[in-house]
Amino acid sequence: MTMKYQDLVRQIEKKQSFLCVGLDTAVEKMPKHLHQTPDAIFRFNKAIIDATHDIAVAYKPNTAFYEALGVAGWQAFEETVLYIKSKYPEMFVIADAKRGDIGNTSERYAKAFFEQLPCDALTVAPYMGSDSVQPFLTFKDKWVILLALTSNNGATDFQFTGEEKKLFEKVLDTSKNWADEQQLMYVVGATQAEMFTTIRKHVPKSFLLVPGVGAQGGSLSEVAKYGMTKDCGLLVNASRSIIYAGSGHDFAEAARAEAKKMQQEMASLLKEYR
Ligand SMILES: O=c1ccn([C@@H]2O[C@H](COP(=O)(O)O)[C@@H](O)[C@H]2O)c(=O)[nH]1
Repeated sequence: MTMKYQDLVRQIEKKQSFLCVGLDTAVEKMPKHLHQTPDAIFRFNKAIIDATHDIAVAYKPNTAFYEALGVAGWQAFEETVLYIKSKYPEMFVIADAKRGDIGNTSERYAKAFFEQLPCDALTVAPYMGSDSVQPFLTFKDKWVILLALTSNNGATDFQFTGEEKKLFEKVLDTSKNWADEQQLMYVVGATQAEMFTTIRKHVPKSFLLVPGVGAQGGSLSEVAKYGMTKDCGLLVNASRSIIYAGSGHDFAEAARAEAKKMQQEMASLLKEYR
């Protein structure tokens, strides 16, 4: 099942949620009883997915957590993506890999996530310019999520530089010529809540993938207040605060409880700001 803009809007409406659960799975942070199992990462992810699929609209496995484990890690990544798309095809799957290279190489990255695997979206670093992003955009029903204003402190080093326009504003304005809001989204950190009004001046309709609530301390209500559109336009990600909410045999129930808290807040924010 491909996920178009309106499909995403429908899922948000149906579930009253714009929650993206980040699957940043690390063996040492998992409950101890899973450590010795050969497919520990996939088993952990499966339990989290089964416990949250009805209250989240997206999953975002960050490839670094899987690549760090070599072949076995990548296998767990593949199994996770395939499990989500076969059991819960309505879920939006974002591979957070922050790719982007010369066109010839970007084309291969695109094939890895969009042909070999049924990911719906891929995060892409835009700093090598249009020909580095273009190959991802040739996949018709797939999404590109460009880094715009990231959640980390180092975002000030480059993204806030520039005279008339800051670098992140240039990314937003220039990339609008490459594709529209039906295929392009942007990463904007929740820790940058005061910048959402500015962001919306540049991309009034685009979906924003917003990491940085939970463990990084960003405010969900501020993000919604300044960033929400009539179609919601937000996918707010939380990784560690959800998947490591519990450390015992009931870790999946604990993750669900944490996700449910966020979903309930999201339901009231959708009423207030849309
Ligand atoms: O600006 C960015 C871009 C990406 N991320 C990623 O999102 C998650 C956040 O995890 P938490 O545990 O909820 O802090 C993680 O995969 C980051 O690599 C980001 O945080 N900020």
